Amino acid sequence: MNIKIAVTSGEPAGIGPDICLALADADLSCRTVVLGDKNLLAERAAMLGKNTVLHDFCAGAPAPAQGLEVLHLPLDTPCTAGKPDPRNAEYVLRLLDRAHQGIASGEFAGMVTAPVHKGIINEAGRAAFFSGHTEYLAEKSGTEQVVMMLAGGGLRVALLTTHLPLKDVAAQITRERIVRIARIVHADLRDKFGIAAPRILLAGLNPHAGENGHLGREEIDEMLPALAQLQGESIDIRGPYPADTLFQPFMLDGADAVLAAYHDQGLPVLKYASFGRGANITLGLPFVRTSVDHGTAADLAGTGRADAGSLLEAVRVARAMCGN
Ligand SMILES: NC(=O)C1=CN([C@@H]2O[C@H](COP(=O)(O)OP(=O)(O)OC[C@H]3O[C@@H](n4cnc5c(N)ncnc54)[C@H](O)[C@@H]3O)[C@@H](O)[C@H]2O)C=CC1
Ligand SMILES: NCC(=O)COP(=O)(O)O
Repeated sequence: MNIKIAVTSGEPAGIGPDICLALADADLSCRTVVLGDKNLLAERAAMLGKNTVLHDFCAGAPAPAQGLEVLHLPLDTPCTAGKPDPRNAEYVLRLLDRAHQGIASGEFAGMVTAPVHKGIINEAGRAAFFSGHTEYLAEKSGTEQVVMMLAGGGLRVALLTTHLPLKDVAAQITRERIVRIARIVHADLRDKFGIAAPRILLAGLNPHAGENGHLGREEIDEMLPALAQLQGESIDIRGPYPADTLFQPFMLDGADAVLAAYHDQGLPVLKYASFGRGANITLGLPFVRTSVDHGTAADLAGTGRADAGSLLEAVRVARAMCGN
């Protein structure tokens, strides 16, 4: 119970507050502290017919025997379940900033994030484009390169590129980027997941991994030289494999992670295998951050139909990573 994890409750009009309430009933072998508006959580508990006791978090005090610890940060404007409001975008970011600050000061060992609505945060007119927690926390912590990896259903899928338009993906598949990202995946699988000699499989970008250059040259010009360089560093990475057959048990046997070229090449497979039970992990950060495998699901906020399974899994993974 010594490991203390900050859980940001995310978009207030989405299912973040609902699933955070489920932490009160879960045995996760760590202390979870929910960051969010305490009145919002109380209101959402009432909507769900839960009588969860909410305690104000006090860093120096022992964890309460029951209920949910809340680090209260007030909403900027009242919230209606199911109706995200850009006027609460700064609140959403404050939750992340406070969790990050708590990690920097040693108050928390790591953070788990409930989903945010990227569109709403951008609509609120932040000066810089907000493309996700992954990129926001990288910038906040001054980390040049991070990697998004989702894990679930016995599969780990890391991504070479994350939140960018599909038309811009190919230009990002460079030898340098593949080397940088594969090194991070290798190091974090070894150090944070305790896998002594991780094996990584690289998916091709093009159909049939480029068909010997007839369907695209990224495999030949960028991927093969990157693999040779990485193998020269004793990193066990193989490929590039055609993505359409890579996610088969006979291909995945003995592999620890797949490195997919882009978001919708890797994540649909992962989500098909384990939606609602997987976790999203940011590799390469100087601290532990995990998240859910789903979005804000505003349609379900306050209905009692949101499944908290992925949040609980994200906490379990964060706890294990903090332990490592
Ligand atoms: N970690 C994060 O902050 C993430 C945020 N998002 C954001 O979420 C917003 C909505 O994205 P969508 O593509 O609509 O995906 P979504 O995951 O919110 O919803 C897709 C479908 O799955 C259902 N669903 C999602 N989570 C569920 C749960 N826990 N239990 C039961 N059903 C669930 C929803 O009701 C909906 O029918 C977007 O703005 C996106 O950027 C998306 C993924 C991750
Ligand atoms: N599809 C995963 C996703 O959108 C999560 O992004 P992030 O907010 O964790 O960066």
